[in-house]
Amino acid sequence: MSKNTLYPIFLKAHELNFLLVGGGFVGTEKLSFLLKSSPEAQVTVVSREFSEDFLALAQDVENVTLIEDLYHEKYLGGKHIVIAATDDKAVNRQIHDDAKERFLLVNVADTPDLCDFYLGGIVTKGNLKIAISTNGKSPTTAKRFRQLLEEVLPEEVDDLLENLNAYRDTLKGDFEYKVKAMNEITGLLVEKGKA
Ligand SMILES: C[C@@]1(CC(=O)O)c2cc3[nH]c(cc4nc(cc5[nH]c(cc(n2)[C@H]1CCC(=O)O)[C@@](C)(CC(=O)O)[C@@H]5CCC(=O)O)C(CC(=O)O)=C4CCC(=O)O)c(CCC(=O)O)c3CC(=O)O
Ligand SMILES: NC(=O)C1=CN([C@@H]2O[C@H](COP(=O)(O)OP(=O)(O)OC[C@H]3O[C@@H](n4cnc5c(N)ncnc54)[C@H](O)[C@@H]3O)[C@@H](O)[C@H]2O)C=CC1
Repeated sequence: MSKNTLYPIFLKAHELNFLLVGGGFVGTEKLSFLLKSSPEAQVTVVSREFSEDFLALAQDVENVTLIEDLYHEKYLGGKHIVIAATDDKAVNRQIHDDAKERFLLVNVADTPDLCDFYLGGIVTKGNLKIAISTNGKSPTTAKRFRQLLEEVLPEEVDDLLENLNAYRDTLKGDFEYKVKAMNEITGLLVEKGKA
């Protein structure tokens, strides 16, 4: 069994500049999940041509800029994160190499070995966000777990978070005291036999 050493982080996508190359089937899938979680993500998309589905998703989104062109390294300027989703392996590799040269984080959708990070299945319930990865082994399983959790997690988990946040704000005392109080009140969540 291969080791799972991935480290998930939660990006403020609206404060980062993304470059997506490829406005076809996979580009549509990647952008739709990015926008589902982060509707204000700043994304520039460069593609030789855009599919109808892609245009339907992206052309009216203010924070998404479409550029009809072949990939060129100049498009990496000012970007933090790059996603390569063309159907040309050589172009995808070029994007990867150019991005690495600039120390940018890069995802090559069709080649896990060339990814600095994977996009995951994402569940959002208000302030709660859960990201799911299968270490690249089975994206469809990540999707299934996402669907399962979307169904079983009640919308009320967000009320719980809001209430706990309000309680936290009422706590007087030093840091140590607050940690203790928050641990006590949330302890019920993990106590066996209690829901
Ligand atoms: C490594 C990774 C890199 C990356 O793209 O980041 C990657 C790679 C590949 N995906 C492929 C195919 C499919 N991907 C999906 C779906 C999703 N793929 C996503 C992520 C990832 N996909 C990363 C790993 C995530 C992890 O660690 O688990 C999700 C979770 C997130 C997202 O896309 O935003 C999103 C579900 C979101 C949701 O529903 O919530 C479906 C299912 C469907 O669409 O119904 C299929 C078709 C079925 C199949 O082939 O399995 C192929 C084969 C291509 C080929 O054969 O040509 C490769 C390449 C390879 O594995 O070699
Ligand atoms: N990670 C994933 O979730 C999946 C990955 N794939 C893989 O992803 C790749 C892309 O497949 P699709 O999106 O289905 O192809 P597609 O043909 O629908 O889209 C490719 C897009 O790339 C653009 N393009 C091609 N060369 C370009 C260049 N030099 N500069 C700018 N844009 C360029 C095309 O205009 C087109 O819009 C395939 O290699 C496929 O195996 C496929 C399914 C799922």
